[in-house]
Amino acid sequence: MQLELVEFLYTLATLLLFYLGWRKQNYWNRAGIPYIPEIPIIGNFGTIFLQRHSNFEYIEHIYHHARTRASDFFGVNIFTRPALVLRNPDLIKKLTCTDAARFINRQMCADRYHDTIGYYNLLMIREPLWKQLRGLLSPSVTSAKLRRMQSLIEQVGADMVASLDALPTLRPNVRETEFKELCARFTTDVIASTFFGIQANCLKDEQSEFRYYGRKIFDYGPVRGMTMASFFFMPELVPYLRLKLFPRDTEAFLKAIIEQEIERREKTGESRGDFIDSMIALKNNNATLGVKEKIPLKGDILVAQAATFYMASFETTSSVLSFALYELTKNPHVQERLREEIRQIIGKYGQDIPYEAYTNEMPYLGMVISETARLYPVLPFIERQCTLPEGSTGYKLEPFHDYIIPNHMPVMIPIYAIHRDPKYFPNPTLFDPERFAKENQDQIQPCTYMPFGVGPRTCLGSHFGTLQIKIALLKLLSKYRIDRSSSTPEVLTYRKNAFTLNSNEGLYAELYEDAM
Ligand code: HEM
Repeated sequence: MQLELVEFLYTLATLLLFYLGWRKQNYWNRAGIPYIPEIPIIGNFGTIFLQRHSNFEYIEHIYHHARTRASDFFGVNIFTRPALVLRNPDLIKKLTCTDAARFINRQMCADRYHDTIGYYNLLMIREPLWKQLRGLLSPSVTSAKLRRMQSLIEQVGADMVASLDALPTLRPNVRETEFKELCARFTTDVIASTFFGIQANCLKDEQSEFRYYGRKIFDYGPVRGMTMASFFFMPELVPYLRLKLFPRDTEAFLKAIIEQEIERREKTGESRGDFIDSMIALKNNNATLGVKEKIPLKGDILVAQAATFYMASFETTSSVLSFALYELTKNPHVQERLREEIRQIIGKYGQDIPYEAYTNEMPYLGMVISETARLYPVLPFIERQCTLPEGSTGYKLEPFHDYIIPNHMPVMIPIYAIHRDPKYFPNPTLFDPERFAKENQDQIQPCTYMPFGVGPRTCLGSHFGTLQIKIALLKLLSKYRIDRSSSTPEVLTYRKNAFTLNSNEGLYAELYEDAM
């Protein structure tokens, strides 16, 4: 009898869930908006959540779906919650730039009460705290600050080349390396040195703690993969499941490192003008967040800023750098032209290359990086949440459509698919830096190229990331010519369990000593 009751309740609950799921899916039907039909309850993204597809490939699939490809935007369901995917660049501009105030928050969110470090940081924080925090952190990445970091990045670049020099030779003056790991070690050493004043030694020491804990943030096993997916797809469950943005041991490591460095500088009075100094200044100036609440910027909230810069910095930059090296391996004519530009700069300045030469005098280097970031954007999509003032009934999409976006609806911008749409970038899978030549730039429509995001919530570290990539490419290519090895993959497939773009294949190449 008891068993029958359980079975009955189970069936009832399942039917109820399916009914609710069907109603949500029917939402788009009722609203007259093109949508991608999916399994009730699970919605459209279950396949990503369960790691059956790479989220990049899936986003591209729904973007080009027969039901949606002619529309300015379309509906999907994130589990049972309806969300909007924008296709039209003018519409993207309207929401993320013109009316940015209504779409400044992200949908993803950490747990405010159990995950201070995951919540009180620029990636996750919501208005009105976001604007204040962005204002407090922006001075850490001004061009004056980058100028001061340049020599530190160049030192890490020299360490990277030294680590290649130390590899065993396959033939005289020929070595082989794998770029993903090399670049991750480079960018981790850079962030540790420039922001925290710490020698992480990832390039010198295979067992470096910084690399070990950094890898844990982005190395997704099934549990970590689902945890990260939950921040995007099920933010309301995050507090109940007590999920944390950083793995616990990584958080403890970063907390210890950052607190020790702050304490050491406070004791010794040492000042390097870097990020840690800025954090100490915020604390000493009694900086606070919030209008009514006044949350002091100290303790874990300071650690949160440093930890997030670490997280947002190294994997993104290393991803673009390693794909650039991969494309240079496959496109010798592009590599030769780039090496020629570098040869001329070294001929002019020797090893003391001024900051301005990186920003103004190497146009082809910039074009190669821009094209890499188009073809291999770090994120599949960026997202916002519609956040309206109290009493507002919704956000009107006029003149595009008479649909009204309800408050709190997530809005997704599929940058990977837009970057590879032949309508905006003809022959999109071709690696062609000429697209970004000065004379071609006016052919790029606004809001079709968004590797660093778009609008006021765009990436805070774009110039810092780009400078690192420029220095790394210059250092490496001024010593080595790179070429295919027997292990260089011809075609890349993407990891299903990673949120940032990451290939299943190792990016191998042979390095030919050919110093300038
Ligand atoms: C090539 C390297 C990089 C790429 C491709 C990249 C890409 C992105 C993207 C796509 C976003 C989301 C923007 C949006 O939602 O509109 C973002 C946000 C962010 N990035 Fe980067 N990033 C890179 C390097 C860095 C570096 C080096 C740092 C730190 C120093 C950094 C710090 C941040 C922060 C703090 C945010 C959140 C900004 C906010 O919400 O106000 N990024 N990045």
